[in-house]
Amino acid sequence: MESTQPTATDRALVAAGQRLTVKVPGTSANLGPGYDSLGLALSIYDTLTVETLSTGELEFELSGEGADTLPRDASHLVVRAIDLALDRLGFQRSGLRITADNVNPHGRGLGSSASAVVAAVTAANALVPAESQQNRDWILQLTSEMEGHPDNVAPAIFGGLALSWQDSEQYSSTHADVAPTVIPVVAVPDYELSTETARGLLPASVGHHAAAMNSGRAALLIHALTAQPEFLLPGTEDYLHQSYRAQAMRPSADLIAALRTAGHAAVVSGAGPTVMVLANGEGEAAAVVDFIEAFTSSNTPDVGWRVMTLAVDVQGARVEVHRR
Ligand SMILES: Nc1ncnc2c1ncn2[C@@H]1O[C@H](COP(=O)(O)OP(=O)(O)O)[C@@H](O)[C@H]1O
Ligand SMILES: N[C@@H](CCOP(=O)(O)O)C(=O)O
Repeated sequence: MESTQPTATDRALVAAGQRLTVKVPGTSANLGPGYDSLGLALSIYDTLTVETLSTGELEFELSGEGADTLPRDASHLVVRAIDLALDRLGFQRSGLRITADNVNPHGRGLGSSASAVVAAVTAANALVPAESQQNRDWILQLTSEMEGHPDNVAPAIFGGLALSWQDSEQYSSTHADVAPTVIPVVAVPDYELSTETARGLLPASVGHHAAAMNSGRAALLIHALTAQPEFLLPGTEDYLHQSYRAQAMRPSADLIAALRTAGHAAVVSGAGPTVMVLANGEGEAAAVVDFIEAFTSSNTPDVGWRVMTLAVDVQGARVEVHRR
C-alpha cells in the first residue's frame, strides 16, 4: 500500500535569512489542587531568537540558566521542538542560529521545559509561510503532547490563569482573569527536582474521599483566584500530589507548612521544589517575603533561596519578526 505521509524529500525547506524572537513567560502549574490542569503565567521571561541559515549548520549562543549544561547540537530541546513542529507543518529546516537567554531556573517547578517548547514551536510556526501557519490551539496541542500535560504550556501560550483539560489525546484550554490583588511570591531553592522524578513519586490511584475533597478545593480555588481571594488558603489545599512528593523536597515542604500555619496560601509550584504563595494584596506579599526570609535563615540554613515578588503575565508568548 502506498504511503500518503509526506516524506522528508517532499517537505519544503524553510526560507533562509529569517530572524525572529519569542519572549515566553515562566509558569506555575497545579496551584495546589489543580494537578495537571491549572497554571498561571508569571512575569519571569526567557527569550529565544531563531535565525534560519542557508547552510545546514546549527549555531548556539546560550546565556543565563543552562548555558553551561545544555547541549549545543540537535538534541537541544528547542531544536527538537522546532524540528517536530516543522515536520507537522510539512516543512524541514536547513541550518539555524539559536540565541537563547534563559532567566527561568531549570528543574525548579517554574515550567522551564514547557516555556522552551512553547517558544520553539511558536518560532517554528512563525517561520513557515503565512498560509501554512497554525493558530495557538495547534501550538497547545503539540506542546502538550511533548510535555505530557497541558498545565504549564497553556499559560505560557495564552497568559493569565489557564484552565486546561484532556479528552483522549485532545488537549483544550480556556483562561480566566485573576483578581488584581493577587500577587504571586516565589521562593526558589538552590536544589533541583526533575518533573519526571516528582511524577514517579505519585500513586497510581487515590481514594474516593481524596478525589472528592480535591474537586471541592479546585472549584473553590477558581472562585478565590478570580473573585474572592480571601478564600485562597482553603482553595489551595491539595489531596493529589504534594504530600507524596514532600520526601523529595523536605525544606520546601517545611516552608509550605509553616506559611500555611501562618495563614498564607502556599503551594508547591509545579512539581517543585519552588514554593509559591498566592498573596492577597501588597501588604500580605511583603509580609510573606519577610516570613520566608526569617523562616529559612533559622530552619533551612543549608539551602539558598531566591525570593521574588512577581506579577501575573496576561499576554503569553509573543513573537517579534525582525525585518531585513
Ligand atoms: N530553555 C531551555 N532550553 C533547553 N532545554 C531546557 C530549557 N529549559 C529547560 N530545559 C530542559 O528541561 C529540564 C527541566 O525540565 P523539568 O524537569 O520539567 O523542570 P521545570 O520544572 O524547570 O520545567 C532541564 O534540565 C533541561 O534539560
Ligand atoms: N502537573 C505537573 C506540573 C509540572 O510542572 P513543572 O514546572 O515542575 O514542570 C506535575 O505536577 O507533574
